[in-house]
Formats: sequence, C-alpha cells, structure tokens
Amino acid sequence: MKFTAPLKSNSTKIMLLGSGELGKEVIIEAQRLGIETVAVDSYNNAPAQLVANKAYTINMKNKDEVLDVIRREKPTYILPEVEAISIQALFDAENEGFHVIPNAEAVNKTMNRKNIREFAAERLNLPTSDYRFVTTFEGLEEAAKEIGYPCVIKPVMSSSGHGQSIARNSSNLVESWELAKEARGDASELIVEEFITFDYEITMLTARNENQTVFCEPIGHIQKNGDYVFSWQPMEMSEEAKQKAQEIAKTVTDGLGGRGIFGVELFIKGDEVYFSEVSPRPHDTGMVTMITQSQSEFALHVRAVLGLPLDYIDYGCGASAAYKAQEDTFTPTIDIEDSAFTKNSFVRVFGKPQSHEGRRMAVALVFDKDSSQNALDKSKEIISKFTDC
Ligand SMILES: Nc1ncnc2c1ncn2[C@@H]1O[C@H](COP(=O)(O)OP(=O)(O)OP(=O)(O)O)[C@@H](O)[C@H]1O
Ligand SMILES: NCC(=O)N[C@@H]1O[C@H](COP(=O)([O-])[O-])[C@@H](O)[C@H]1O
Ligand SMILES: [Mg+2]
Repeated sequence: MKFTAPLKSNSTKIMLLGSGELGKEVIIEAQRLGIETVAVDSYNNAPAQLVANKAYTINMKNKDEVLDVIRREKPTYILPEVEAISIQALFDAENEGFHVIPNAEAVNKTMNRKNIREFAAERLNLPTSDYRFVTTFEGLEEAAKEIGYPCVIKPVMSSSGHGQSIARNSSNLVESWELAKEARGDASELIVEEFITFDYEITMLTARNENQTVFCEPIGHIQKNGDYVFSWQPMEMSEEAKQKAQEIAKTVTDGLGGRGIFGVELFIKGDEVYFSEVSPRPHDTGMVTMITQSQSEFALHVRAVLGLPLDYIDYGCGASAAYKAQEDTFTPTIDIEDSAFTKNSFVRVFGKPQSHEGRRMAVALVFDKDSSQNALDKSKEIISKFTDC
C-alpha cells in the first residue's frame, strides 16, 4: 500500500470528538503527517482544540449537534476521545458512510459498562470480577449482599473514577448511591463489582488494523479514587500472566474490531488475569509511551487509523506521574522547577483553560534505560515540586 501525504491530495481529515490531553497528542501526531484536523468538545479551548486546524464547541450528548458538525466537516475519520458522546449520532454517521474509529458498535459497547461487561464475560467468556447491574437503591442493597463486601460501585457510564466508590459494608451504600450521581455520563444504572484483591493492575495497549495486531509492553499503574496517578513501563510480569494478558487483549480487540489503539485494563493476581474494561482509544496510563517508545500510543493510533504499519521500537523503561490541580481557577498556571527538564525527563502541560481541585493538568515523563522503579521514583519527585500559582 502507498501512503499519499495528505497535504498533496488534501483529502484526509480527522475529527476528534472529545479534545482533552490524550486527543491533543493524537492531533499533534496527525499534524505531523500533514493531516487536516478538527477538534470538538463541550468547552472552549480544550487542549486538542489549541493545536487543531479547526475547533467546535457543542453539546456532545446532543445527537443533532454532533451530526451537524460531522456533516458540515465531512471528516475521513471520526475519533471518539471521551465516553460521553451521543452514540446515536455515531451510528447515524456510520450509516451515512462516515468512518468511525474503531467502529460505532465498539464505541457503544465500551462506553457503557453493562455492554462491555456482558460482551466480555458472557459472549467472549473472559474472566472478570463477579458483577450485577442495578437501577434502584433496593437493587443495590440486594446486589451488594450477593456479591459480598467490599464491593465496587460504578455508574454504567463514567470515566476517571467519577461517581465510583467502594462499599465496605451495608452502611456505606447510601453514600455510594449518592456519589454515583456525580457520573460524567449516565448514572441511571450502576454496576456492582466484586472487589478483586489484585497483586497489580496493567494496561495492555493493543494497536490493530486489518493486517496486524501489536502489543506494547505492559504498563503498570496506580489509581487513586478511580483515577490514574502513576504509570510505568514495562511492568514485570510472569511469562504465563503476560501470555494470558495478551490473549485476553487479542480476544477483546478482535471482538470489537476496527482500526486503532485500545487500552485493555487487566487485574493480575498470581498468574490469574481478570479483564476489567477497555478504551477504544489511547489510554491515560499510556502517556508513558511518549518517552519509552519510538512510536507513542498516539502515533500508533494515528498509524492504525490510516492503515499504516504498526511497528516501533522500545527505548527502555519509563514512568509517568500525573499532576492534579490543587485549586479551582479560570487562569491556571503551574510552577515547574527547571530540574524537571533533563536529558531523561520532560513535562507535558495540557493547557486546560480552567482548573478544579483534582483535575489532571500536566504529566511528568521520565526515561531510565534499565529500571522502571527508578523512573517512577524520579517522576514522583518531579511532580512533588510542582505548585499551582
Ligand atoms: N472490581 C474491582 N476490584 C478492585 N479494584 C477495582 C475494581 N474496579 C475498579 N477498580 C479500581 O478502580 C480503578 C478505576 O476503575 P475503572 O477503570 O473501572 O474506572 P474508570 O472510571 O473507567 O476509570 P478510567 O476512565 O480512568 O479508566 C481501576 O483501575 C482499579 O484500580
Ligand atoms: N481516563 C480517561 C481520560 O484520561 N481521558 C482524558 O481526559 C480528558 C478529560 O479531562 P477533564 O476531565 O480534565 O476534562 C479526556 O478528553 C481525555 O483526554
Ligand atoms: Mg479504567
């Protein structure tokens, strides 16, 4: 196959639906190939909008607004970047001949925990935690009793831990029920999951197109309140666990189909591997690949979308540490010591126009040829010196 640089043919256009920090890097990678880019989100000056050729701010959950912008721009590829998008708009766009990445049904399955859990556990027979779905408080009480404590309670549509909680006994359920309403997407139904006492958890980044599936080295990560704070690559795992992790990732990404990179989230206990969930797009924990791989997860995503070869090299070990804002402000700025910038480390500041406490604003990335642990320690040290100003 031949790749015609789009600036010559002026024919390839990528539209992002969701324009956060992950989308920003996707746009930069697309721009590097001369591809025209359009960034859509629900607020102005979202990170990817700052670097795209064009930006639109719309209500992303409104089917007509999403379809309007698609019909007006006629993108070659539509790349969903967040969960909270009108899924009907994606199905309609696909029916009109637009190419949704990886495909509208895969987005539909993965944006909703009920769809993806039933697909993975009941259709693909992948090992998962035990689970129930509930729509009422009485249902929650019943399900928690059946699953046992502690259990994890999450809205069926949400991300970055919004609306998620762990109930340690029945007296926590009222609080969990109230907290679930803080979901980004849809809290009309909740999943109650068995709490897996895993040894560690990983993201298995899996890039695929019609010709090839490629796995990145496993990424270990730490989450706080359901949101990622540190990640490192590679995560040391037994050969058996790694093999199982790749098999699960292959099964679920083949099952979803289409082109692009997927972040397959897995819990590991001994040599047992449990499927947790999957993002049909770059993963926040995968930001570490900006420093560990010749082609980051964002570059691989763009390559996969374009049907280009997915080969890359690993440079060595690395780690990422997320910086979260400490206060709410419309003029966020961060003080970063110049010691953060070394031959083995750098920082990405997302440029979000507004901060609120706990919002991810920047990431520190560290390379260490031989040790993920050293890279992790260094990345923690770097962000410990960041301050809001
Ligand atoms: N059943 C479980 N047992 C133990 N820990 C869990 C369970 N479910 C979730 N967690 C913990 O909470 C984290 C976030 O959960 P999950 O990935 O389902 O939420 P999310 O809102 O989709 O997050 P993100 O959008 O960042 O991927 C997991 O990475 C894991 O650390
Ligand atoms: N875990 C999913 C994830 O990391 N998504 C990333 O965060 C952005 C939203 O950030 P915000 O909440 O600060 O607007 C999304 O647009 C995406 O880039
Ligand atoms: Mg997750």
